[in-house]
Amino acid sequence: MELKVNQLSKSFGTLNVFTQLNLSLHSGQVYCLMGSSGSGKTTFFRILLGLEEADSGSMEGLKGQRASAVFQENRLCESFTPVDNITMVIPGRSSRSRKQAKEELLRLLPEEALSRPVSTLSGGMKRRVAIVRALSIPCDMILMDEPFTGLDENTKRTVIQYIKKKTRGKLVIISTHQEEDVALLNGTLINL
Ligand SMILES: Nc1ncnc2c1ncn2[C@@H]1O[C@H](COP(=O)(O)OP(=O)(O)OP(=O)(O)O)[C@@H](O)[C@H]1O
Repeated sequence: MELKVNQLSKSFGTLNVFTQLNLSLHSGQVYCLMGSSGSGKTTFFRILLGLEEADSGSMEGLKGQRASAVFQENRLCESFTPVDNITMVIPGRSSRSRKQAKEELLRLLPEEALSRPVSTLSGGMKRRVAIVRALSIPCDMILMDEPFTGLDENTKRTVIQYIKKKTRGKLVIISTHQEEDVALLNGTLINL
């Protein structure tokens, strides 16, 4: 897919979050969205997902394309296990879905963590469940809002390898405050 953002502007009252933003984004690329706190990264994601409306400008290329997201908050079902959280988003929900959910989770989490309620997991473990969930949903575009929050350096590198493997050929936009993530993701920097 090709996503074109044309002259996009968004304000909240007197606060101009971004003005006349222009971007041309392509499948198969990872884009790293950087900008100071409050520069509008989450707002941009929300507009792409249709959760917020821009004041002016347009976007081309979204029609018929499926999106998946890691939000800034994990938005997991806390009383369910990681396996249940993933199984419920795998289309078809057959007995194979459960096995598949477990296999995916095991790439990023220890086995003992998979069958207890998400509410009992550490912050970094919950983050990894949210990432696995977003990557388990069939989609064309993946948006990740600061996905590496709460992850130590080694875990982050493992997660980045997993993201790269699972998003091949898709349009990926990841917001981050760490400049090193751009190189680790072989990403293209977008400064907001
Ligand atoms: N619904 C809203 N009403 C009023 N102001 C809002 C609303 N949503 C966001 N803002 C403001 O818009 C600005 C951009 O917020 P946003 O969350 O998009 O920034 P961000 O770049 O994602 O920040 P961070 O790096 O801290 O996550 C902020 O000043 C925020 O307070």
